[in-house]
Amino acid sequence: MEPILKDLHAKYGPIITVYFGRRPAIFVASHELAHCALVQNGATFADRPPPLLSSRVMSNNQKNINTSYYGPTWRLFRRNLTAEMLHPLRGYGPSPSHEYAMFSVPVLMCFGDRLDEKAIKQVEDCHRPLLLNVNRFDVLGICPRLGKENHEMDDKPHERSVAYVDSLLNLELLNEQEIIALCSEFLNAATDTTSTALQWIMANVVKYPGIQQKLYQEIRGVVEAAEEKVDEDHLQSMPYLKAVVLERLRRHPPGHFVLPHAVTEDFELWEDPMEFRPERFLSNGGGGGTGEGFDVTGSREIRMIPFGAGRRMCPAHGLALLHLDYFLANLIWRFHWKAVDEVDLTEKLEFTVVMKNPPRALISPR
Ligand code: HEM
Repeated sequence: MEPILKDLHAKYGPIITVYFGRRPAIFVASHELAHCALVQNGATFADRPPPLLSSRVMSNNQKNINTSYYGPTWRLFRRNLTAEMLHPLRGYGPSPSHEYAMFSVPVLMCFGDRLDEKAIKQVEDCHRPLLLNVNRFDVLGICPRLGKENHEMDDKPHERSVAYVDSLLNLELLNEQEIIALCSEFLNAATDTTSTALQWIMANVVKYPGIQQKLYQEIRGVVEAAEEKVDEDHLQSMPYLKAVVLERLRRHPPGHFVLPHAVTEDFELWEDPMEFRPERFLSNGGGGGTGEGFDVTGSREIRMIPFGAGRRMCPAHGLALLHLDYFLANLIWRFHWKAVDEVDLTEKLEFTVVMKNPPRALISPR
């Protein structure tokens, strides 16, 4: 759809209606209109359309967060997930064995003496390995979808997944199918998005050595030289690191669309849009005006929405950013990264926007 929509956008402007069978899909491609819909009129735009058959099966008949209608089921499931994510992340750093997995992004890192044929094969075979590097010292592969069953792993990183499953059991209104649907959503929503984001970040880091150097300098200014790892607390004093993560989300967002939204009632983005009616910009003037406080500078508007916006905004945006900051900081603190070939930043659309040619990097311990 994307190339077609781009053409239509160039021809007709930022609101495009396309019919899928008898169902209209309205695409909004403007910061102002997205803000007006998702934020200013959030409650009206918070519903989801009836799911397609495949999605109905996957979600166990809409018994998960992203497909459920805007109502009590959605609220219960979403609150539960949000509550689980408030647990601190401490202890999720690189473990001495250098193997670790976050609940959302199973990761395998093998170093030196732990390197064996089996481990290399696992990295190569896994679905789109995030990074694969072989040099004198190390193999480093960060693989989405590499589970405990494939490799011996520390139990600690699994605590969060276990906590989430426990929390679902505690809801006490779920049968096994419902728990499976929620766990599967949790893994699907979290895995590709976060691992792809990290891949793009590291690609830019190896492509632009100046950025890597600046990151390392910043980390050195915050972390004691003898420290093995960067802690979650350190991240608060690293504005450049956070800027690198945000810039990647701006330049190559994991998705070019948010999930489909449905309206709970008919809605016009401007009341009588073709009429010349200055009153709409006065308080209580109707049609979306906000009186003398109307924001024409763009400062209160949406600038980018990699996580969506409003009531259906990704409930894990804080956690996802924390994971990305945390991984980036530790990967830079421990290793120097160097491109093997020219890094190609061409995009390819899969479930998320992935790199058409995943980069290869040489790493060496600092
Ligand atoms: C870089 C990482 C991530 C990105 C870019 C991302 C992005 C998004 C986007 C664009 C949406 C749709 C918002 C909308 O419909 O308007 C969404 C929804 C969602 N995301 Fe994420 N996400 C990320 C990580 C995660 C993680 C780690 C989890 C789980 C722990 C997660 C769970 C969800 C769920 C459950 C929804 C559905 C929310 C609802 O319908 O109320 N996401 N995400």
